[in-house]
Amino acid sequence: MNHSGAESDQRAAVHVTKDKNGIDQVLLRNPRGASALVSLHGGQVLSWKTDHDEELLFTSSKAIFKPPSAVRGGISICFPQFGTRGLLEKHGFARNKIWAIDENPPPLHPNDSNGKAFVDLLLKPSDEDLKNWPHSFEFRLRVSLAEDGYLTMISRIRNINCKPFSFSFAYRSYFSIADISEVRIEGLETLDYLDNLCEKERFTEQGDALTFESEVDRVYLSSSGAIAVFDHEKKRTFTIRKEGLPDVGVWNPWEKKSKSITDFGDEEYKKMLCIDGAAVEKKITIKPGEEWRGRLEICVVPST
Ligand SMILES: O=P(O)(O)OC[C@H]1O[C@@H](O)[C@H](O)[C@@H](O)[C@@H]1O
Repeated sequence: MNHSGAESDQRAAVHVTKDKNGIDQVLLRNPRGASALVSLHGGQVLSWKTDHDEELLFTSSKAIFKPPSAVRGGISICFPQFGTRGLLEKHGFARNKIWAIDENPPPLHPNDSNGKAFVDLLLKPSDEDLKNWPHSFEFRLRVSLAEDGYLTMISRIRNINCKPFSFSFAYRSYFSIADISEVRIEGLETLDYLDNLCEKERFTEQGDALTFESEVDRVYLSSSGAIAVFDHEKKRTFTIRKEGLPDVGVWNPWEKKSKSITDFGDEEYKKMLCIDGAAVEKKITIKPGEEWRGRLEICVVPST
């Protein structure tokens, strides 16, 4: 198979199956038994599990697995728009589309393949998409699972138009947490952020670490280092590293907003936190023939 790999280690595995709506899903498994499940619906990562079968991503018990709506949870692709910052549907159309397995992707660096179980997906705009957003592109997504359980997503977006186009982007990532009131994020302190709850007004983060006691809907700007999510109750810490993605979306709907989201349980806000590697404030512009790349790497380590 060219489209998916388990290179340099025969025990890493990639299996394609169908979900109950007939949509292909790709199961990546590393030699130690960690796994990730990628759906062609939205190119979305639906599950990421440790070698102890512990789920690391949140998916709502009310999630709808039928296109065109994106599944509430996992890691989805917001492209070519983030949120309502534009005329397209919220968070753009990519997350609602059926992607294809990319049989023959342009090569990536050997480090992005060796020892990893991975799959390459491809999205091209339909005629309908081109009516709403008249820019021809090829969007290649690689999702890979390393031997140490790291999950990596690499997006390559190529302009195959005859004029430049601009877009925003995010990996909307729903982390599974024990209790939103108890988690702490480090890596965002002192950064400016745009607050969606205050008409996108700009503020500066003052605290040493970010904690949660009410609805949060922000985009932190120009973060260069890693971001860590400490979950003491689950005794684990997520570390998020990114390239080509200056911004970080942080979202939790809290109690009141949760009740207005049909595919989300009233109490589920306690168990999830979205931290999105993103490019939002300054749109990415690519010229004809040019390619943009955005990389997200997430790892989880036990903590005390
Ligand atoms: O329900 P969606 O489309 O997945 O979006 C979830 C939330 O995502 C946030 O980023 C938006 O600022 C919110 O307005 C939105 O409610």
